[in-house]
Amino acid sequence: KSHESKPVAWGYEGDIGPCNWHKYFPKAGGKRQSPIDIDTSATQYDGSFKPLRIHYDSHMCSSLTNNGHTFCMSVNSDQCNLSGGPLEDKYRLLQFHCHWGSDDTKGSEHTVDGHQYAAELHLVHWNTDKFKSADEAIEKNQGIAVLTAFIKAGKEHRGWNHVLSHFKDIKKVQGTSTVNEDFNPKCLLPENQTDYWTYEGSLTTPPCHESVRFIIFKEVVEVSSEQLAQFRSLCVCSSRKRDTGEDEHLVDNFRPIQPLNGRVVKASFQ
Ligand SMILES: CCCCCOc1ccc(S(N)(=O)=O)cc1
Ligand SMILES: [Zn+2]
Repeated sequence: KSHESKPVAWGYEGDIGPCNWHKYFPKAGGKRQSPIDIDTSATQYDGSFKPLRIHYDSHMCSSLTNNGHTFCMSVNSDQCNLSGGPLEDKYRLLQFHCHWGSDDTKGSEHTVDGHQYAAELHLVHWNTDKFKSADEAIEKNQGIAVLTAFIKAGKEHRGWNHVLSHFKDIKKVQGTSTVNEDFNPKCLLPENQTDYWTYEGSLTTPPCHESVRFIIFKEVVEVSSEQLAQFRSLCVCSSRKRDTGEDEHLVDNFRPIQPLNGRVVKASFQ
């Protein structure tokens, strides 16, 4: 009888925080970890990239969950595909989620010349040419491609309201809400989809598999401060109460930047 190992608790602060992840998740101490700082003076222009091809349909029914680490919109459409750019294969959208801070001055995982943004959107895709399932691809080199957009406080973003309107249903951990309306996650990306940085890294949360090609758009997306505050309305654990009896809110769910270890960040633009 195979005894499934008990899931190990991890988080973003204290003993279970990022500095100790490697004790139970050894890959967290690897040589190609994410996130990283993008030093724009050291990026290398690569003129060989073909145009990025992002084809999402909006008739995908999906479900929104609070997994205790972020909100996750899982997508089950075989029509949401990504290819081109630095990618050799075709990738299918699996889910998208974000990382954010406790205020508008921090929250993104990657930084640009040391600047941290208020939040960061990750659209997670798996390689359907090389692997038979996302579970297989998630731990293999070239298995995962993550489209990434930085988010800053500014004008309201109407597209995000289609996601935020479901947050009241997922305030508590393991809350789930089904999203059926016509929503195309492409609306969450910046207008300019030709200028991006790309490098090879890892999942930014345990088990930190070194399977990810990051594609990070240069143009920053604006959402309002009120919309950012709605990200922070999610609760971490329904059971765990602060001594004030208040629920603990899910904030600062970003991993610190990791050593580049000689990796070169490529740029699609000069
Ligand atoms: C073996 C099960 C793995 C489940 C976790 O999957 C992940 C974790 C992190 C990312 S992220 N922040 O790097 O986009 C994407 C997907
Ligand atoms: Zn992420």
